[in-house]
Amino acid sequence: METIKQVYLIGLGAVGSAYAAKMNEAEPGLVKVIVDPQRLAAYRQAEILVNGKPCRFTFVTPEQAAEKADLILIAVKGHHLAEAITMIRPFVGEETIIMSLLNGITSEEEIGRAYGPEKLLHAFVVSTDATRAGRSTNYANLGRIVFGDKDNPASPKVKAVQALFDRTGVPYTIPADILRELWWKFMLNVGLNQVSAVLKAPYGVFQKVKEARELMAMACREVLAIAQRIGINLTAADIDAYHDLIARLAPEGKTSMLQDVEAGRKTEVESFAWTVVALGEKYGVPTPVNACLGRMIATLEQTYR
Ligand SMILES: NC(=O)C1=CN([C@@H]2O[C@H](COP(=O)(O)OP(=O)(O)OC[C@H]3O[C@@H](n4cnc5c(N)ncnc54)[C@H](OP(=O)(O)O)[C@@H]3O)[C@@H](O)[C@H]2O)C=CC1
Ligand SMILES: CC(C)(CO)C(=O)C(=O)O
Repeated sequence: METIKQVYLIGLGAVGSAYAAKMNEAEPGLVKVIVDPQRLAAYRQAEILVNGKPCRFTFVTPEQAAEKADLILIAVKGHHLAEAITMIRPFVGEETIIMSLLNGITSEEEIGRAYGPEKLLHAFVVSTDATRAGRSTNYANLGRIVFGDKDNPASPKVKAVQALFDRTGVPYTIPADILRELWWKFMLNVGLNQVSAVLKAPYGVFQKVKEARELMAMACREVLAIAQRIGINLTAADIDAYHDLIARLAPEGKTSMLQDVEAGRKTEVESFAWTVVALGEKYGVPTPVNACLGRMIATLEQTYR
């Protein structure tokens, strides 16, 4: 594919709306949003704001699909991925590239099972502080999309998406080893998001309290053991380096999982603790810390008021 012209997004939340608004600011109407009929009705009535600016998105239901996408960005939460995978089907053509912006390491596998791994670029978002209340998203830092082709860092798919991001001003990085980077983010989320959700701890607690950092590292070390078992190049130094990253975050800032718990929403615990536990069973690596965190978060989800 030479130039990406038809861009579709499913998941107009904190991450999706921030990046879609950025691209549409550069090329109005570029990103169209895939929705079901209920969301179509609700979104048409709502004022959609990104950093206070009204955004006029074009919405398309799967039934209305009139063309194949050059690129589909998926930015739903983990528990809505299966539905999103079904909904994008009419937009997927021979040349379509699919990128999942979800946290965790399993979304690409699921999408690959439905549409073939050759359609995929692996991706995730880092360093964003986007938060959403209703249909209003705000961020001070948009962050960047880290993406790549796991088999060929300079593949034509990578070049096509790079050109799109260059022309629309989307910040990005293309690492040499996208799978390592994906696992690096997964290990951070497994430690930081889950411990912050259980302790109701914003980043400041991890900056100040050694025991909170130790809890986080205990959860991360189980991911590290699995990664090393399957040949992903993570090391103990990666866990130590998370502390420098957290030191730079706003002390009052909160992980997306803590925000979910505080808002009484379903969390992405399946993408974190329960994925670690399942991989631990598969590869013979003990995962008692994640088994415990998984049960604590499941309990929180069932006791929301
Ligand atoms: N927020 C953050 O800071 C970060 C988040 N991430 C990851 O990005 C992913 C998305 O997170 P985030 O943006 O925060 O989540 P949000 O909950 O803000 O957004 C998800 C959006 O998906 C929409 N959606 C769900 N199901 C469907 C469907 N069937 N059809 C169309 N739209 C659908 C929801 O619509 P509706 O609102 O109408 O229900 C919602 O707007 C997660 O995996 C998260 O872990 C990664 C880095 C940072
Ligand atoms: C890295 C971190 C913790 C903040 O962006 C995140 O990915 C999240 O909150 O889900």
